[in-house]
Amino acid sequence: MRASLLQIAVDPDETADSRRRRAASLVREQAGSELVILPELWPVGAFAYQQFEQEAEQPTGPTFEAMAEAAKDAEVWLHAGSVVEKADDGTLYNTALVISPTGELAAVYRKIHRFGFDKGEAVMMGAGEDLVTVPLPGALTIGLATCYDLRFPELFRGLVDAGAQALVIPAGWPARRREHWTLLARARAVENQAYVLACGTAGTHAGVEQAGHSIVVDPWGEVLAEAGPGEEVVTVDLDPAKVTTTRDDFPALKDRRLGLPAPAAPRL
Ligand SMILES: O=C(O)CCC(=O)C(=O)O
Repeated sequence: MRASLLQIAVDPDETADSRRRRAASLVREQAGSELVILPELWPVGAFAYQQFEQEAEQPTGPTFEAMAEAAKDAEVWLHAGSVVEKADDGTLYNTALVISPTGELAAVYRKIHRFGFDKGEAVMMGAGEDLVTVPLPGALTIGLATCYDLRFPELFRGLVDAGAQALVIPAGWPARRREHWTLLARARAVENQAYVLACGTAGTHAGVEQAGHSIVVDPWGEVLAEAGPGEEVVTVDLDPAKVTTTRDDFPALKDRRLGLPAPAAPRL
């Protein structure tokens, strides 16, 4: 199964429309891959909070329309990264879109862990509540997470329990915490015995330099490919059988001890 990660640059001197056109032609160039992945909030920029309201769209808005045509032309499954979604009640969400090779909206995932502590996304957006997996016919079942979610291992365990074999993580990860990005991507792969495909952005927007360094890790924790800091396409071949063989040969997931009692109160 061939997968391509499109580490697109997000800079303030390009409009969202122009970036959508550029992303669409990059997607079309990936004909022959089965899965193509874009990063988090690439139309607007993950840190361009001032533009969130103005660039908010429906899940079937301009980003979906452009990406659905491109996915259809290239005949690929497209994880189109995420967009600022405006729900019917006006709430904004950081929402990832998965599009089928026939151009249908196959799944949406609203980011569960919002980044920013007491500002930005954390105060401007609603939190998703639902774990989402998508079985790609004849290939792997992907589990969806976005950027800051990478820091929360329990989310990934939930995805694995729901059948995920590959964890797809679009991001707009800042350069100053790049070491965390690489370390956590490998940790999530090793502990879940799953492929990790983590696609970040390049460029600098809202003063935040992006890490790039999109990474693909196999279920044993080996790094199969890693981008540099600039705009780049990373293409890898994944072996769906490797998830099963890794889990069978080293069955650590079967040794989980769930439901242990809470620690007893300390005696004073
Ligand atoms: O956790 C981090 O260091 C970065 C998270 C982030 O930038 C995001 O979720 O948008």
